[in-house]
Amino acid sequence: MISMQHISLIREQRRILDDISLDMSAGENWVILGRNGSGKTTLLEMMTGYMFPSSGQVEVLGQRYGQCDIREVRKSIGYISQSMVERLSLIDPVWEVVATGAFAFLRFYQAIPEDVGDRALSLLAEMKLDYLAEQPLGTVSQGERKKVLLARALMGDPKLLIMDEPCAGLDLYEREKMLAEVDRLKRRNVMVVYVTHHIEEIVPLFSHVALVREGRLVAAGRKEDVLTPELIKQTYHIDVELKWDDDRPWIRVLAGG
Ligand SMILES: Nc1ncnc2c1ncn2[C@@H]1O[C@H](COP(=O)(O)OP(=O)(O)OP(=O)(O)O)[C@@H](O)[C@H]1O
Repeated sequence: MISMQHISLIREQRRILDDISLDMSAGENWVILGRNGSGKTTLLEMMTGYMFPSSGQVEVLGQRYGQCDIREVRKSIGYISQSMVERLSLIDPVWEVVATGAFAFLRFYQAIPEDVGDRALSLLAEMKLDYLAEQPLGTVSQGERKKVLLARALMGDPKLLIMDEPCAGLDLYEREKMLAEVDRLKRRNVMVVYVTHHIEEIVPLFSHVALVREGRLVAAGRKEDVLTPELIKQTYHIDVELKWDDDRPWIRVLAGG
């Protein structure tokens, strides 16, 4: 579903991505981990076609970027990121914000078709957010807002859902609620690619992990093979111990690590 071959990106004489090759197949759900500035968001931007590599090839959902209409491919991609939040109108009611996801528009300037509105309401109800439907987006809590964005991304029935730190800024309770929604995505026919700073956010939905350091791939593969203290040390320069609990990894930094 996603194939990146020998991707490099050079900006202002800096090598931001360096010869990354990554294959993500149907049935897999991926987490990308790496320190600040290691290139995670840049990788996501390449998957969504908002950035192009200086060299290498990107193929998403069977379409090779550079040889296809990326706007068409994007109709099958849901993208949740901070920059997306900033582009939404805070005065629009939540149900409308969700509904606009059906057409990949930021706002509607005409009446929203009734069936689209109904679908938005039923997605909100599925996430137990129906009580927010009429509230302006700007008045809902951070945690609610993240779930609203998820509902919005699902409106277009994406084949690929890309999430950039969707739990950033959430308290423990809100984060677990959001993660429960993320884990529930396994009931849908969608591949998830998820960037986070927190290893404990790797809920059972996720099968694969890629570790990135300074624009290079440290490791990529099944989570049990990649989430090892050795590879985490290579990525973060920290000694850790890792425990699995119900198919979810928890990390402990070792003294002096
Ligand atoms: N358009 C650009 N021009 C120049 N440098 C850029 C550009 N886009 C990204 N960078 C640089 O590329 C590096 C990787 O950025 P990126 O946002 O992908 O990292 P990240 O791993 O997502 O970081 P974080 O975890 O802090 O969000 C950073 O050093 C950033 O400053």
